[in-house]
Amino acid sequence: MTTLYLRELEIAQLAVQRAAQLTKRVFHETAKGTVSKDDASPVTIGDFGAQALIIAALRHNFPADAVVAEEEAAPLRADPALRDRIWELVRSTKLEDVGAEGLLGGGVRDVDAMLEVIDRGGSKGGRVGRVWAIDPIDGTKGFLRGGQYAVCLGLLVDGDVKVGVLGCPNLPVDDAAPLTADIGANQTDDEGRGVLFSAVVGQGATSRPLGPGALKEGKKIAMKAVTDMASASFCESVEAGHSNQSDSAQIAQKLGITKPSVRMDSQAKYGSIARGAGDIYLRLPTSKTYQEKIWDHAAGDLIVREAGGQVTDTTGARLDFGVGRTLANNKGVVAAPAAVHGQVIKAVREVLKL
Ligand SMILES: Nc1ncnc2c1ncn2[C@@H]1O[C@H](COP(=O)(O)O)[C@@H](OP(=O)(O)O)[C@H]1O
Ligand SMILES: [Mg+2]
Ligand SMILES: [Mg+2]
Ligand SMILES: [Mg+2]
Repeated sequence: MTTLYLRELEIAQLAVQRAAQLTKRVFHETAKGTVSKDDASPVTIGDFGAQALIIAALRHNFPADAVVAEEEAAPLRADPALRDRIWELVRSTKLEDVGAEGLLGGGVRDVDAMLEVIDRGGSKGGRVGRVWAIDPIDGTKGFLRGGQYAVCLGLLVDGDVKVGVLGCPNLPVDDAAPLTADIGANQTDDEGRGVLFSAVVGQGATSRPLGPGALKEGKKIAMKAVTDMASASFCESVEAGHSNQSDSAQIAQKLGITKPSVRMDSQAKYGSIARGAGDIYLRLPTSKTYQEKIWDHAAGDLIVREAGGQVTDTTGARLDFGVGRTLANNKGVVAAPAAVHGQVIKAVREVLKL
């Protein structure tokens, strides 16, 4: 029982660790090679490079598995200078531990193979079989702003998340470090920063330092019990366009939450509440049409549930990862310690009139 998904977990952790080494290099560059996508959201050389390295590792180890990843190589095919900058990063990012690098299959052969591997993330997903969900940089806006971001990898089997790994280079290593108001801004990945959250279904959730050395055993993490709403706070997106802030203020009032929300980018929110540094993750729809993406939630969903939390949409339904690249059956996200999740959902439904 304990060996279930052990190999998937090890490869996922190393793949995320290696990809985060690449994103950290880009984080420290002023010119991040930002391109604007069709939906006007940004993508950087870090996103493309990290996606290439992760898919290469998965293809080496699990060639039959499908991959749903956020980015595609089209902008690089149209811009050779951008493509070459990314290739330089991909070519030169390796794990220090030679054995670990070997487990990942040692990177990408050449520039054409890099484009090809980036485009291997185009699976439609769905309810059947093994599907990896990749967000090479979640929180790209935070990454550009100097805030939080996460490298995210989840394994779905028949639509259920079985393995989840989140690399958060700018979060404190210390699980007990309180979430200060400035956690979303002016972050670094200096000494004492960089954490890797992991979970395997039925086996709990862990955290460990992200690198750069070989990965050590993780420590079990658990959510913090909310015994008094007056001392709790919401963890929410920095982006007002990603989560409705006026609805959240009304929900807070209903629940008796008086502390301001902790705002941070990316799935670092899931990791933060899973280890008890934060309390409740709220993501309230800002439009009737937006569909959440599976790569924005797969790893975090499992990590929080394995740490003693419940993760649902705003109606209280579990997130359904089996309907394609988006969470088409769900609206918004509410993640909270199991004991108070029902109470939070009740307030959410009243305010959103669901
Ligand atoms: N209108 C919208 N509502 C909710 N989420 C949105 C959104 N537009 C974009 N996003 C998603 O929000 C993610 C960031 O999450 P957060 O707001 O919690 O930091 C983005 O991931 P990327 O940064 O990987 O593109 C993007 O997929
Ligand atoms: Mg994006
Ligand atoms: Mg994302
Ligand atoms: Mg992304």
